[in-house]
Amino acid sequence: MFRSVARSAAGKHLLRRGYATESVPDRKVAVLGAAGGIGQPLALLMKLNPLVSRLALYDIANTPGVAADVSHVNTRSEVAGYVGEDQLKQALEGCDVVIIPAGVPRKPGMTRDDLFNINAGIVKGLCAAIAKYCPNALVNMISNPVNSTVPIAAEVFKKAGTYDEKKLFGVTTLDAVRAKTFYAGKAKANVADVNVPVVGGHAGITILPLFSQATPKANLPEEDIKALTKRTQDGGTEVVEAKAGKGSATLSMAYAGAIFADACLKGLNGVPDVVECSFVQSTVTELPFFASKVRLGKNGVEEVMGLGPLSDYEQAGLESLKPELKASIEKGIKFANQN
Ligand SMILES: NC(=O)C1=CN([C@@H]2O[C@H](COP(=O)(O)OP(=O)(O)OC[C@H]3O[C@@H](n4cnc5c(N)ncnc54)[C@H](O)[C@@H]3O)[C@@H](O)[C@H]2O)C=CC1
Ligand SMILES: O=C([O-])CC(=O)C(=O)O
Repeated sequence: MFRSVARSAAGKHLLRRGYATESVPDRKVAVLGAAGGIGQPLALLMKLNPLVSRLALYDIANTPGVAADVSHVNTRSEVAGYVGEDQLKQALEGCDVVIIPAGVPRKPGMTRDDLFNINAGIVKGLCAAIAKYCPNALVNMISNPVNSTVPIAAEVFKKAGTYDEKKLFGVTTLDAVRAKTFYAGKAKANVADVNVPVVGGHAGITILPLFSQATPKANLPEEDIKALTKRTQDGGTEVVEAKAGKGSATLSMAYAGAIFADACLKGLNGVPDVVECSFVQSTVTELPFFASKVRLGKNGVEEVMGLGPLSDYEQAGLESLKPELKASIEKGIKFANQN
């Protein structure tokens, strides 16, 4: 294990910036897959987050270098790198939030489901360790296919007797990040003011942006809404093709993952009205997991919010995504119970 401590400087830093250290609780965050394309920038962004006091960077290889590098940043958290399964226990113990970007990314021509065979096993193993070493942590699942890896995690936790539906999240924040960016461009709105809920799941047509609820209102023509919807649904593929075999979204995903983890930490710390879209256990539709707006609180999910009014186009999109999403959820559940 590699550890670097910059504690005293961090305390002063917090005081200088107007944080009473007493009012910022200690929070340990682990990134599993921390040496990867997402893991590295995400580690940096979590190191920049003043709500984090301990950052555990775990991977099957290369974490000492990443941890040494990130640890030199003069912000609050201690950073420690952990390599290989022997050190997973240490990485996880005491965690408040575990972020999982471990697994293989897509290449051009692949769907997210094509990653299932490799990533399902990786996620299953990591979740078994979470159940053992930090059963109360909030889990932010980034590894694809999210529509299946979240149900796999739930089944692993159920088997271990630790499942708490309030603590398991599929990270779909990148869909909302993209929808906001693309909408701001078309609506000529200041992107910082834009909000767009994105519901459903995290693959192709299961990604359903609700532009009828976008703010600020822009009254875009139907053809623009259809083009924005398609671009949001194909956002991941756009990056996969542009990277031409060198992986999928990493930088924008690290940004999105950092936003979602920050929202989880704020919720844990009792900040009111923290709302983000996420793929969670849900009764919003007949499907057992579904992404929608979620209010975050001291125990994780405080409220899974409803869909609100949908346009006819969105209603049709909702109906057509259900069979694919249902099949992906069932595939995950079956895998977790067979293997
Ligand atoms: N939810 C979302 O919106 C998004 C999800 N993703 C997904 O995130 C995952 C990671 O993507 P990248 O970082 O680009 O891939 P990458 O290949 O660059 O990094 C993955 C890392 O996971 C590590 N890893 C593999 N097995 C592991 C294990 N058992 N324990 C810990 N670490 C392990 C690898 O050593 C590697 O460092 C992919 O499945 C990708 O599809 C990517 C973008 C967006
Ligand atoms: O498209 C991919 O494979 C990675 C991903 O989930 C995204 O960028 O939304």
